[in-house]
Parts: sequence; structure tokens; C-alpha cells
Amino acid sequence: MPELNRPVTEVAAGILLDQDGRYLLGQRPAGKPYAGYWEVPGGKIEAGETVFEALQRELQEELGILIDSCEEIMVLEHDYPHAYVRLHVNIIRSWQGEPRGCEGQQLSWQELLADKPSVEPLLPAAWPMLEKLKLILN
Ligand SMILES: Nc1nc2c([nH]c(=O)n2[C@@H]2O[C@H](COP(=O)(O)OP(=O)(O)OP(=O)(O)O)[C@@H](O)[C@H]2O)c(=O)[nH]1
Repeated sequence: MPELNRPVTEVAAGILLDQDGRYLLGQRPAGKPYAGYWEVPGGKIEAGETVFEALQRELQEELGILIDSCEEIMVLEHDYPHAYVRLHVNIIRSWQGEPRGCEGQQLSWQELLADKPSVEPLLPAAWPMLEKLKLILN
């Protein structure tokens, strides 16, 4: 629970899963909090948007793809110095187009079966998402 009066930033995170058992991480661009850290693609949910709409918009902006659907796997909260965030974590299995770093960010496909990602550091709140992903897909 956030401390009294601390605003909650609602965020949608989309784990793209391909047919070879891989998921996608992106590196946060310069100028954002935690620049250089790796994360699951996504971003803040705007007023009036559903989680699906937010993911459609964010992944189009960040990766140049159009997602067809999403499945929520967990909601998790994390207290950062710059914000208290509530992350709506979704799996995305179907999309149009080939993901590319539209904001100049690096992308990296990761093996689901690997012990840990081959890139680092990861945003602190990305770790529980990956653990949950492994749990439900095993
Ligand atoms: N996309 C994403 N955000 C995450 C993850 N983990 C995590 O703690 N966050 C936090 O959720 C928030 C997402 O905000 P963002 O900065 O990516 O959103 P945005 O693209 O809408 O930002 P903008 O307002 O600067 O354009 C950040 O505070 C970020 O630290 C993650 O795995 N993916």
C-alpha cells in the first residue's frame, strides 16, 4: 500500500512471447528514470484507457507493432523513489509486425528456460514478472 497521499502510477507491461519460447526485453532510453535498465515493454496508462488500449498504444510507439490481444498474469506494486507504481502485467502472444526499437532503444529476445536474462541490470519490478511467467508456463 502506498503511504497516505502518495499518488499511484498505473502502468501496463506487455511480455511478448514468441513461438520459440522467447520473451522480449527493451532497454530504457536516456532521459527516463532508470535509463539503461532493461524492462518489459509498456508504460503509463492514460486517463480513460483500458490496460489493453494502453498496451496497444505503448507497443506501437515503442516497438512499431500492433498487438491483437493480451492476458493479465499479475498486478504488482513497487515503491520507487520517483513514483509508486502499480504494474498490470500481461502476456502477449499475437501481434502484427516485427518489433524494433522505435525510440532508439536496444531490444533483446530472451530464452524463457534460461536461469536469468543475459542482459542487465533489470528494473527491480521486472524480476517478479519473470518469476511469475516461468511459474505459469512450466
Ligand atoms: N514498462 C515498464 N515499466 C516498468 C517496469 N518495471 C517497473 O518498475 N516499471 C516502472 O513503471 C513506470 C513506467 O513508466 P515509463 O516511464 O516506462 O512510462 P512512459 O513510457 O509512459 O513514460 P513517459 O511518461 O516518460 O513517456 C516507470 O516508473 C518504471 O520504472 C517494466 O518492466 N516495464
